[in-house]
Amino acid sequence: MSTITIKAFAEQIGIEPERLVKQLGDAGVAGKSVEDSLRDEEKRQLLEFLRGGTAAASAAPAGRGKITLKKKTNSEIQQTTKTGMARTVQVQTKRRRTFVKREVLEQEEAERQEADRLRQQTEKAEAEQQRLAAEAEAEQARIAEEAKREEAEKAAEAERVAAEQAAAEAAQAAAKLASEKAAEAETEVAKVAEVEKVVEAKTQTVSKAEPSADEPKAATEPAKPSAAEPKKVAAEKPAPAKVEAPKEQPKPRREVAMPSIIRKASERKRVSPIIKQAEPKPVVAPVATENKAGKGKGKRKPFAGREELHVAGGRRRQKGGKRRPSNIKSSVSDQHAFERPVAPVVRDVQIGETISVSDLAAQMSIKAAEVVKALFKMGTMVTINHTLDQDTAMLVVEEMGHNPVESRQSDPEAFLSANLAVEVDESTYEPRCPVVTVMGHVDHGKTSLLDYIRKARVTDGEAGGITQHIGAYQVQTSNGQITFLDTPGHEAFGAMRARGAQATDLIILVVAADDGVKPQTIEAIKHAKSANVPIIVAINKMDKDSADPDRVKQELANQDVIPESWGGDVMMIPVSAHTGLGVEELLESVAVQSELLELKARPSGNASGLVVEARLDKGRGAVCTVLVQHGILKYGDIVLVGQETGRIRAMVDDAGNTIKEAGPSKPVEIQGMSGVPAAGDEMIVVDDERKAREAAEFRHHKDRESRLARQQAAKLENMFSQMGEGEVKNVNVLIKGDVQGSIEALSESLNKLSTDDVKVSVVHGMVGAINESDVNLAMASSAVIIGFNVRADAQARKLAEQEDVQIRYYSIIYEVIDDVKAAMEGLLDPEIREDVMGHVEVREVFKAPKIGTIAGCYVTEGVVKRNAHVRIVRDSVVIFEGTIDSLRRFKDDVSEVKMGTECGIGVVNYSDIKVGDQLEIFEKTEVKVTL
Ligand SMILES: Nc1nc2c(ncn2[C@@H]2O[C@H](COP(=O)(O)OP(=O)(O)OP(=O)(O)O)[C@@H](O)[C@H]2O)c(=O)[nH]1
Repeated sequence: MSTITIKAFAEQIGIEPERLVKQLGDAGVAGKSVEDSLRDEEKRQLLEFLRGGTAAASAAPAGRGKITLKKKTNSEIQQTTKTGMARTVQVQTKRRRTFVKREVLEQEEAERQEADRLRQQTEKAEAEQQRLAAEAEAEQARIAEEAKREEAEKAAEAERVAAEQAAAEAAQAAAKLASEKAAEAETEVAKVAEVEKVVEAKTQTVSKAEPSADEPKAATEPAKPSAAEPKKVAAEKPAPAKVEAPKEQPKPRREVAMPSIIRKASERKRVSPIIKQAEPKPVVAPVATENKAGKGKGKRKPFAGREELHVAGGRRRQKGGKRRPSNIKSSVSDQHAFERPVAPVVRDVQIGETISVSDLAAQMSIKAAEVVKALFKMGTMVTINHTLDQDTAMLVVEEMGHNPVESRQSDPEAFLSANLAVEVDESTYEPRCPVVTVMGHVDHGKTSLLDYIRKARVTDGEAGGITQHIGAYQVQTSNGQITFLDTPGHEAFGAMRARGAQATDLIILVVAADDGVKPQTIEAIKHAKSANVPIIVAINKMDKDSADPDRVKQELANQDVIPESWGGDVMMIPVSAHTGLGVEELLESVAVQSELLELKARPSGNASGLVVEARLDKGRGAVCTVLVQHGILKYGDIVLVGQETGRIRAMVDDAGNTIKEAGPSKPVEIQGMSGVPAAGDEMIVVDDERKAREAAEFRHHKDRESRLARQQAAKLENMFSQMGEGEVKNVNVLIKGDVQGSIEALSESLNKLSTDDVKVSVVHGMVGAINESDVNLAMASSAVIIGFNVRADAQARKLAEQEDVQIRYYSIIYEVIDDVKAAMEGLLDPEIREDVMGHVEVREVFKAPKIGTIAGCYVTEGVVKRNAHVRIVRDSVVIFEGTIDSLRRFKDDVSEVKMGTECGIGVVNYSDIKVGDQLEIFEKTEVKVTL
């Protein structure tokens, strides 16, 4: 029986406990307090009381919690019938209203919400369950998949093992066959021996039937086990054991067992002699005979026919060139067959600054024709051998779905440095002989001195004393060998230096004792100093009475070349090229000086060197004299010389002997170049002809670019404008003028322009036309050439144009000063630029009464235009400047005359034209200089 306190019950049913006590009292359960307990019957009593209580208020606490009110209303409706009689209708309206207790509603709402919450929770739980189930399913599938894959791998492994076993079996079969054959052969031999013995026995009429029958048995017996053994092993042992089996074979048979399906032909060749050796000598012949009989051909190897079957792949490989072993199919096993790729293969294609179409195709593993086609579609027509620039190559690679990788790897220069990497280790270098250049003023005796040395040293041992002129030669002295560069000293030296090459270790400066220091002597000193090459002075013509060596020394000292005897560092040796006086001492000095220089070179490996001179020979093509500087130059080497390549087809030394090799400091003349390189160009031997060609092309390209860059840098206006950016602090000027006085005045004025920030230095100043040597010097020292009332000769003009050395012509000193000053201050604008368009030679002069003087001319260069500006140059000096008045060809007035044709030229206000005058035709344009 359950009891509950009134208070608790009141709480349960949601009314005040006091009210409940009162109600209980009303129901007959009296004397109860709030804390008293309530029994079940008391509860029932209360319930009954409440039910039987007020009819209207049926709101028992445990009931439905609602009250329904019913209401009846009676009313009458007055109506008129059809017949017109009045009628009254009684109407009763019943209304019922239900009031529901608020707590009940709230409870219901709470229940509903609870139910909703529960439902949502249930739904969530279900979803989670489903997700977990799905995951579990996926995991299961993955595991299953993995298991499947593993199974497949196992199967593949098993197949592989099976294949190997098959191969081993095949090999064993071969071994067995070989041994069978060997056995057969031996049997055969035995039979032959038997027959022979029988015959012998018969002829000797001695009854030896017994031993002759036994002997073959003995001979065949050792062979039998070798034939039977592998057979037995193959039959009895399970597959893996068979792989081991060949080890148990005797040596020759193991050699046979080894060839797998990919055995090389060379290996096969190796096998046969071993077998031949292993077998008793007489066996060979019968086997060969048997083979001949059995196969009808191939009398060579006992099992050559069978072996072919196994090495089919190897054969194909030989034929097809570089086929990878994985592509080789064998008749024994097909398990290693080619598998078609399932997705497109995207390759990384390394592209250097240039790449050939064929290389590009090779890297993408496609045919070159495909690349050509793709390029064609992109609007570029190329051939397989074409070299593409990096940008184009990148585009085409992308177009073809591969991944272009910009790389320096295929940069030909990078390749070349890799090619030369061997020479880095200088500790392996060995001493080499010095390379000497002889320089000096005209007629001071350079040739005579060299001739004396050469005759005395070289031609002595040669029949007739004929030496080949190759621009350089070696002489043997008591102090070792010396290599002389026998080129027109200044030009060659200048040209080499202008290219950054340094062939010479020493300069012998020849100064005539009777003539002293002259312009070219000074030029040579400047060259030597700027190249930092030591000088040895040979004071020549000492046999002459007028010889004055002290004067020479004094003059040299004025040029900052101080003799040792005066406390300086320059050796000065008095010599005579005629008498040979002092020549020995001179050579000794060379030896001493070169010892101080510690000249060393790499004694082996690919050669590198310099071009001393080069020319185009009608019969022999490009011929060049190179000075080997490192390594050994060999006949047949592939060389890269400047922008030319080739294979050495002929090599001769200075004595005209054909040689096969040349080491360091040796001058040789080589043939085989694709073109004529320039003096001073570097020569290197490369291993790969194609790479050499690529590098040559690359250099050509680079050269063009750097020329363009130089064009900008070497101009006076740019030089000064760069100065503003703090790049140029030195402005070098080379002056050539008509008289010494103006050169001195100009040099002095220009030197005075130097400030703390900018130094103007005159690198060279001399009287005379601007020549090639000046251009080279200007190139080497990044100088601007100023021609003061003088002009450049044709070669110099050509070289200056080629190398973009700026030549500016002036005739008034203060204009030069003004230009340089203005440029220094950054005010060099606008500039009137003169573009020379042609050169004309005056060959005849006519005087026409009405027209004036007409020069009959020949256009040697460029064109002549009517109304163009003209300068009249006589003996390299400008004598007049004006404009062209008339231009005629035969009797017609023309507007233009081209190179190689004759014409008549009249100059405005000038009639003193003479035969031999040069006319420089030019245009003036105003150029705004941007700084
Ligand atoms: N007396 C004398 N005459 C010499 C000597 N050396 C050279 N000569 C003469 O000087 C002249 C010029 O000599 P070269 O050897 O041609 O002078 P170079 O410097 O080679 O001249 P270029 O090739 O024109 O630059 C010749 O007539 C020689 O005979 C010498 O030691 N003594």
